[in-house]
Amino acid sequence: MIELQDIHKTFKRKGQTIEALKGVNLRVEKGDIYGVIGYSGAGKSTLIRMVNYLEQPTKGRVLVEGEALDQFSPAQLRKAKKKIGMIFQHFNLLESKTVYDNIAIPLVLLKQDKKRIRERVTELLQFIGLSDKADSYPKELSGGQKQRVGIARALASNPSILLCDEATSALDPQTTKSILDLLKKINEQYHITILIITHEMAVIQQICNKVAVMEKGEIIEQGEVLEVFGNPQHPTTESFVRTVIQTSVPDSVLRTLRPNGAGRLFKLKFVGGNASEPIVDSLIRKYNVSVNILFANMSEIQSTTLGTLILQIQGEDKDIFRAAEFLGTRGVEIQELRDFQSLPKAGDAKDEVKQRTFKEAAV
Ligand SMILES: Nc1ncnc2c1ncn2[C@@H]1O[C@H](COP(=O)(O)OP(=O)(O)OP(=O)(O)O)[C@@H](O)[C@H]1O
Repeated sequence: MIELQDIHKTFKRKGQTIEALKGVNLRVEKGDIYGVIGYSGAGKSTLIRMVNYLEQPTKGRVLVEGEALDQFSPAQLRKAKKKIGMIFQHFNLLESKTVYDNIAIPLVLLKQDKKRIRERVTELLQFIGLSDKADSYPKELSGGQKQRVGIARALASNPSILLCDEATSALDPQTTKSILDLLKKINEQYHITILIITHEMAVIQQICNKVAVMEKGEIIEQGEVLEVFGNPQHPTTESFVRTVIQTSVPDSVLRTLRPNGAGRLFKLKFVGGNASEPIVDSLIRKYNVSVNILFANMSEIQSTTLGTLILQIQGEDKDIFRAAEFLGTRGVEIQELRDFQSLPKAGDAKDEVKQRTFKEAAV
């Protein structure tokens, strides 16, 4: 659907060369809501602007629906761009035009007749829930309403792709949620593929099925959202994940712990169905161990539960390891933490853990 192949982009400014993109490869499939996240200056805007050719790559290729944009004549490019709508952080509405006229702009440019324009704009106003604002001007609207108008304008020419450039960054959390819900509806109802750039992991968590993490012009990690959130590989990805999922033990809990050398510490990670199984209960009943839950957190991503649990298991080592082995058979990812000091704390780059073959230890 959208393919970026080895994209490089260099800007020259005041005798300086800025490498905004350094060999980016990205593949967005039809129906994806693909999120690209990164800190300021990572190259996100430059990347998204490549897709509708607002920027051209210094090197590399952009393919949209299998066709390379650099092979197109200007007329073909104009036609290809019709398939791509875009929304912006600051909405980019024309202040001197009404809501109705703003939404109609792409259709007027396509020289559609007035009746067709009226039908389409009326339909879109209904879809975004602003039928009563048709004659209002942008300055009379809230930020969320302005973004709804921006979305309707982007959808006017029936695109198959919607690009979102920090579309919710200027909005409060509640309005952000309603705009993200609207984007999800657009994806599901109109089968529009969505590419979002953002610096907020909550946006990715709420609606994306895939994510790429950018840093200094490169994609440092990418994949299914559930996979990346559940098992981040790069420290930058991990710090983004930690903005929405708490996998660390709060200081208030750490302060109350009384390390006495008894028992062992384990960090458990659950994904999906096994999150609802009463495994701690089974553990106590099946094995001769006692269990102290030090920390628990559940998050929902892509309608799937992702859980983190830190347990102190006490008993004889052989029973503890049998219990740990049992957890492994329940589809729970389990790691032994060396001691209380190595409990993951907020700000740690990576949990310091000791891997163990529980099967061997349990014998
Ligand atoms: N037109 C331009 N001329 C010169 N340098 C540019 C231009 N556009 C972007 N850059 C530089 O390229 C790098 C990447 O910028 P880009 O805007 O793509 O990052 P970003 O991740 O979108 O950041 P932000 O979230 O702050 O917008 C930055 O160093 C930026 O200064």
